[in-house]
Amino acid sequence: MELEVRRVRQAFLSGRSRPLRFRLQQLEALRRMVQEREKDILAAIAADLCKSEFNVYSQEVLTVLGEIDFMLENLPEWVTAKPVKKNVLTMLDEAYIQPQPLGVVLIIGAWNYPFVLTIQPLIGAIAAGNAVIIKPSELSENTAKILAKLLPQYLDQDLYIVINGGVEETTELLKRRFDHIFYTGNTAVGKIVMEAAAKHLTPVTLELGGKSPCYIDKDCDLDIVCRRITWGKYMNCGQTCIAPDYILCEASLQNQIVWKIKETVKEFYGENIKESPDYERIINLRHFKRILSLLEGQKIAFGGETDEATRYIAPTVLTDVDPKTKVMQEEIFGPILPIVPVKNVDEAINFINEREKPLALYVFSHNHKLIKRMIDETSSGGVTGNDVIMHFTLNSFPFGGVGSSGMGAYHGKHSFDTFSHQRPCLLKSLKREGANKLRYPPNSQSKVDWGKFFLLKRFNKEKLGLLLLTFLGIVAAVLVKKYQAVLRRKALLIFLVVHRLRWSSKQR
Ligand SMILES: NC(=O)c1ccc[n+]([C@@H]2O[C@H](COP(=O)([O-])OP(=O)(O)OC[C@H]3O[C@@H](n4cnc5c(N)ncnc54)[C@H](O)[C@@H]3O)[C@@H](O)[C@H]2O)c1
Ligand SMILES: CCCCCCCCCCCCCCCC=O
Repeated sequence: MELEVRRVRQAFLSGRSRPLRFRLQQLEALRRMVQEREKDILAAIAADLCKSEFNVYSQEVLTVLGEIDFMLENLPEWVTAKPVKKNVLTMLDEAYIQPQPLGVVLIIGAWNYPFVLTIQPLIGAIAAGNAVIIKPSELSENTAKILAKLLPQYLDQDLYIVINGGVEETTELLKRRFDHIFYTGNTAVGKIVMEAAAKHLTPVTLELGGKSPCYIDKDCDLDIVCRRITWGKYMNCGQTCIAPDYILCEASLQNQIVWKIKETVKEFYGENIKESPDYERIINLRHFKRILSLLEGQKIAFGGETDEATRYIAPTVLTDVDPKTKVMQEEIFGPILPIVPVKNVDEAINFINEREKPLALYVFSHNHKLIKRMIDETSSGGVTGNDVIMHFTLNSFPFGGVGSSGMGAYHGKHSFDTFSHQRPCLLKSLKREGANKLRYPPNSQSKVDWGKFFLLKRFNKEKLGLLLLTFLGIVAAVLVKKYQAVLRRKALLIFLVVHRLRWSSKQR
């Protein structure tokens, strides 16, 4: 592992990941990989999550291709240095911000969307000119294998490498020094990653989880609301970081919501959900058992059927859930949807604010003011009003958490910024030394006053008069310089005329 990390570092130090042309080539090669090896990629992800290839394509591949296209289109503009505003002391200098790669980046992927959650950060890291070590999740082992096989066939083999393995390998990897670590996964491991990174003062992006609430106001169209929630909650069998984790609503809405979600489940997955190609399975037995344990002591309004052999858990709704029970203490990350009755929106806001900051927040209402209020008075990684999940799809948005749901963000330009150092560059001339006298010792009250005047734009009358004089002096000097040639010609003419007159008078 030491050797592999060193190889990537050497490749970065060669400088070849930096030119724009190279970055564009690598991104195009990545796009080619996705297009040419689509079948292999779809099959691997489908096998890991018992997912239909249509769903793999629309939930993972589409996003990756969209992100590559977006980068290719915008990268030439993003990599260019941006001039900045100057102050009086730097007025005649060149001042700009140059985005530069950070160096060697470690990307630790998650298993629930094992392709997009690994490749989307990779796209950003390549776009910013870095070298990358990718550590896919060992739980989605087919995807991990296909990434290790395909990436070296399309990308620079020393700059971008895949290291596969489990906790042991990740722990080993985390002992090395990186220039950035990008981790997606649970909050507990997020803390381990951050602790390891702190030893080298390595900056981290932590894409974590949490319990994303969903508030349903009574002023809304419940049919549409429940269809949207059903889609986002049961997609990928509830194993989505931004899935609505639980519903908050007035008690009077509960039964209608249960009924409408039940009807939508039938509409989406048919009478026999187990047979539906659109309904996935839980990733492993550990998670299966963990999710089942959340059902203990709960009132199951519908669903609740399970099958350990295939790790099937039916779409399930729980009603009148006590916030103190286990299902409300940890992120569910499975197809169980608790409804917690609240009196009104004030109670919903308090409920959300008393808990850890979630990765996403959803609010449904016809009342735009209520949605705005919910946004203003709570905090979460992202928000979607009157829908779920969809803010993930907009690459002009930064995607990431806040508080215990994560730090930092990515997608589109935000990925480029995450993996870049914004380097301020000030280029001065070795001339005009006179102007620097102000900052050189010995210091004096007069110099401080001039400093105040120039930098803080604070002045007294005396200084203003002096400045006016200086200004007039400068104007005069500029005019003299500008008309120097004319003045010189005029002087010569006068000299010649006078000379000529004196000569003529002498002759006479
Ligand atoms: N914010 C996001 O974009 C996002 C996306 C997907 C998942 N998540 C969150 O991830 C969680 C689900 O994933 P999970 O908990 O099963 O992740 P996980 O256990 O698969 O962990 C992810 C990665 O961390 C590594 N890892 C695990 N234990 C480790 C240890 N002790 N030391 C070092 N490395 C270790 C694994 O090898 C893996 O690569 C949920 O909380 C979910 O919300 C967040
Ligand atoms: C064919 C229709 C296209 C519909 C696009 C819908 C995209 C949903 C993307 C969901 C991805 C969620 C990733 C969440 C990451 C955290 O786990």
